Amino acid sequence: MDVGGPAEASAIEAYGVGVKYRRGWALRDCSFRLPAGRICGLVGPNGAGKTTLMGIAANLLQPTDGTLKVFGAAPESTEAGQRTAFLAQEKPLFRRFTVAETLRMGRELNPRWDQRAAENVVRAGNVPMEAKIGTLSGGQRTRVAFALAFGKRPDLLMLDEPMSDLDPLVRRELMSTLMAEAAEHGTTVLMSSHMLSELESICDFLLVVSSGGLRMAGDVDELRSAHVLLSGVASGEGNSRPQGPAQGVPAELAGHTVVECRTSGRQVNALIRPNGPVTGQWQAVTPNLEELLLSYLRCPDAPPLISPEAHVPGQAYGSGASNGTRTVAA
Ligand SMILES: Nc1ncnc2c1ncn2[C@@H]1O[C@H](COP(=O)(O)OP(=O)(O)OP(=O)(O)O)[C@@H](O)[C@H]1O
Repeated sequence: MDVGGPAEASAIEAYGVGVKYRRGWALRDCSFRLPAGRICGLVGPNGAGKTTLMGIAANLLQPTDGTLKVFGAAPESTEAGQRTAFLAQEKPLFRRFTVAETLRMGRELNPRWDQRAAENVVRAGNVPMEAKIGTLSGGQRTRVAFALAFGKRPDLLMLDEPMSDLDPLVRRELMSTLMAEAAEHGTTVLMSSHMLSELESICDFLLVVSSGGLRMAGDVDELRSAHVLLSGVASGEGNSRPQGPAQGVPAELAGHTVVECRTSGRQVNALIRPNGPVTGQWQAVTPNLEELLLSYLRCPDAPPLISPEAHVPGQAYGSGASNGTRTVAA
């Protein structure tokens, strides 16, 4: 069931989603919305819960708490299954099948199968159709797995660190195929990646997770422009809070949400979310995506920022205005 027109529809809605493994919680209380048609980067340190989150949407595991919907439907429904493709890190393929047999299997399993799209991906890499999967290189196998995912013609394509074994040229070529396909068909893409600089040119939406919690979510431009990167010399009038984790934050920045503050003597470099005009002699710029992400990854205790576009109804989203500042001495 689709909700509303394409602009308003949600590809994913998560309500208080939590997953507990035997070792503990891998995801905790995640509530967000990914609007349909967006290219979303899913970012977080190793073990943050990215694969777990995609696994729920792909119906590979059930949440312990909360619910998640894919285009308004439960992930286990036939409809959600047909509209979703998931390219996992390990890319399970039958080693004894040929490439052609692998694509034939895709065609038989998927009513929306697009043979031409799948074959184009394989042919662009000169992978022989009659070659057995077990004889292909790791990168060639990744290409076949991509072909299967594209051939399924999904409305939601989830990619879990999909390109780590590809050479830079192939990576670039497959990424541009992905972008062209997504633009032509309005596909929503959710892609986990540690390649922060690459995400800048691809993504228009962002989900950041850390230690199982959602740290940031929303439109990339909106999130970037909610922050200011400051550098300058502190006035030396003392710290806003002499004790605790905010120690070292200059007095001028009191009242703003300080995501990260690096000090070296009186030289200060800080990423803040301004809550009004910033006083003091600062060089101020809007951070690029990589700078923004690096600050949040370095400072997982920074107050979360979930933009209204990423809100789901009935969930509380704090303003995150002034608590949880963190200082890192350079
Ligand atoms: N099947 C499992 N059984 C027990 N614990 C698990 C299982 N799968 C994941 N975990 C744990 O859940 C947490 C989140 O793992 P997950 O694979 O979702 O992280 P990730 O963000 O995808 O990490 P990476 O960037 O390293 O791929 C980790 O602490 C991991 O050890």
